[in-house]
Amino acid sequence: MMETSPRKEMAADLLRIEQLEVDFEGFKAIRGLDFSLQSGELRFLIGPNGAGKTTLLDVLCGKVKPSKGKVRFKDIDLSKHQEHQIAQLGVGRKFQAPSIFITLTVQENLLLSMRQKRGLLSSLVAKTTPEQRDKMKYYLHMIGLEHKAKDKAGSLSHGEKQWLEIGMLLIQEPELLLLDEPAAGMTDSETEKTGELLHKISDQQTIVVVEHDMEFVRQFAKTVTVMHEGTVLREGTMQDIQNDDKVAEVYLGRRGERDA
Ligand SMILES: Nc1ncnc2c1ncn2[C@@H]1O[C@H](COP(=O)(O)OP(=O)(O)OP(=O)(O)O)[C@@H](O)[C@H]1O
Repeated sequence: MMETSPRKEMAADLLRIEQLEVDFEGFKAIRGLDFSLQSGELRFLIGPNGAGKTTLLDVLCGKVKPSKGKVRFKDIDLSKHQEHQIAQLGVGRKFQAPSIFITLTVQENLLLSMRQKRGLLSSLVAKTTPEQRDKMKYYLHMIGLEHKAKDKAGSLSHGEKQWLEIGMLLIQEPELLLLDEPAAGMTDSETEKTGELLHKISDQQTIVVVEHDMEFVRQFAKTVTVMHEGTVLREGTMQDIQNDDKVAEVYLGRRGERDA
């Protein structure tokens, strides 16, 4: 076994889930799941269809309430909070359905997201402070859309729209970012850029990515958690996971990945 450094041992978990259970009218989508994350991690969550990955993200953002177990984010019990409160506590979730305003520019979309507490109109007409301008520039650069700042969001490619959405989440500066298949439907070069973006983000924020594209996971994952039937089957580096027979049996093998 690898020795953990003293610094790592001392680092408190950003997220700690113990014996989580989610019950959908008698069907346990999550059963006895333990999971923890430290600040600054980029964690990929994989597993066969129905393993409970989306349900886990739903619990983390407060969309689904657990029937049992503990969910602690920075030592706050998330099960006692509503979805909007959890967002304010610093958990940002990107859903697959787009939530950008296509008739507004890239910049305006970011601005709206930054000034979320105001109404739509007052957000757009309010004067931008130098700090806000700097923040906007910073995130525009991060998502690689500086040159499209004044373009209508509706004119962006699929990949660019996804990055804009990620930017809209980032500009709210959540501590934990939850992404569901961020590279789905992207071209190869967009997929590559998305992987690089995830690494850039993880310099400052903690990210959990649910992903089906194994090539993407192989290329960009640091630590992978494999879920199966509502619980964690294995956790480790992609290499550990790829060499694990049980994982191959329930997941990789099923898709013929090992023979590829
Ligand atoms: N609202 C619900 N009511 C009843 N069953 C549900 C509900 N949501 C999810 N399930 C079931 O819970 C199980 C876990 O679903 P979940 O979507 O979390 O899996 P997943 O790992 O994200 O799968 P996929 O990779 O296919 O997206 C599945 O069997 C699913 O049918």
